[in-house]
Amino acid sequence: MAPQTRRVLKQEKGHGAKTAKKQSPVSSSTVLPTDRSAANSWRTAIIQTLLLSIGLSLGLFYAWYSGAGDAQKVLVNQRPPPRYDEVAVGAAYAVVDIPGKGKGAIATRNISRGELILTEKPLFTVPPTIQTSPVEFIKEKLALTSEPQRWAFFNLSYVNFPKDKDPLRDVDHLAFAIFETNAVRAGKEVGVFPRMARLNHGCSSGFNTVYSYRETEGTLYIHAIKPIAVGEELLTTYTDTKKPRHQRRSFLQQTYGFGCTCSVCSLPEAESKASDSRLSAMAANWARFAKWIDGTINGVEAIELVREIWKLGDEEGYGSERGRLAADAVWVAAGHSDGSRKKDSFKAL
Ligand SMILES: C[S@@+](CC[C@H](N)C(=O)[O-])C[C@H]1O[C@@H](n2cnc3c(N)ncnc32)[C@H](O)[C@@H]1O
Repeated sequence: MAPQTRRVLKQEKGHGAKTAKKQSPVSSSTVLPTDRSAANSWRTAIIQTLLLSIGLSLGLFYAWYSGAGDAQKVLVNQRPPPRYDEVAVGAAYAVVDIPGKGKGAIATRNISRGELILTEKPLFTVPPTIQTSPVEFIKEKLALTSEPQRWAFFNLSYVNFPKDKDPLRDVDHLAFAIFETNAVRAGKEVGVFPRMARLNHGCSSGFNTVYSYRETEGTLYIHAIKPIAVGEELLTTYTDTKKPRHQRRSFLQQTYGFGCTCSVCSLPEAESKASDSRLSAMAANWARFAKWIDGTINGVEAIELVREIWKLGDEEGYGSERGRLAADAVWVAAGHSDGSRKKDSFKAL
């Protein structure tokens, strides 16, 4: 900026001096010098105005840049975005750009297994099935949110936007695509949690956080299920990750628009097959374990299945669902302790 201004001034001076020299022989008239000086004062006035405008603009820019938002309002007649912190104050992670993934959450310090990472209320929730148009439904839900909440919502990523529409014009469809990409189960409903929504996906042993929704509080909790080192990405899972690799990948591609390259999906073929068979065995064991409730299997077998699922989980590095598994095992044990089922299950524990 400064060198350019100096060059303009030099050109102007040079041009004026040349003109004066050329015209001096025409001499005698008293008019010419007066005209010239008038032209010169015009030039001076223009230059001064220019300099003043530049100075004023710089001043206004500085005022805006240094936080005095009013200048921005005056200059571009646009309000600054409403404040919505993407990450809670004091959080153990930061939201950053991650190549090939959009944004994601990176640990800013070591996080212990079991540590609470985030609690969050939904912007809104919707029932899993509705009678009216889903696009209209989301529009109505959004209308009930505050301006900062809408700002947070429209800042989220989206995939699968209809090809025949323009996201800048079809805002209602944009909102629906954002909802589809980011909404998660919230008890009996489905909700949008803008902070949680920044977590990317990992399969079986690849994810290190789990979320649970406490319906009575209307709050989502995210816990670490593994120790997470500073600099590591916080990952959750978007699908039933006990499915084989090709099924997981095709679901993720269709629903979330990415080809999964997580640590599990990137395993060499033989290791991937071994992982898939562990995961299938876990799924089959879970399904059989569920039969205890109708008496198809006895307590001993139920507890054996719990042990087997646990062991497979250790081998796979899959630590999710263990709280549920342990709680279910206690139910089985309790069920047999009152004599209504065979007591031998208690010993098996
Ligand atoms: C709920 S958002 C997660 C946060 C998102 N990355 C962002 O920028 O806000 C889901 C989207 O993130 C991207 N994503 C999530 N996990 C990914 C992964 N493992 N690899 C590549 N992209 C991923 C996909 O575009 C997906 O549709």
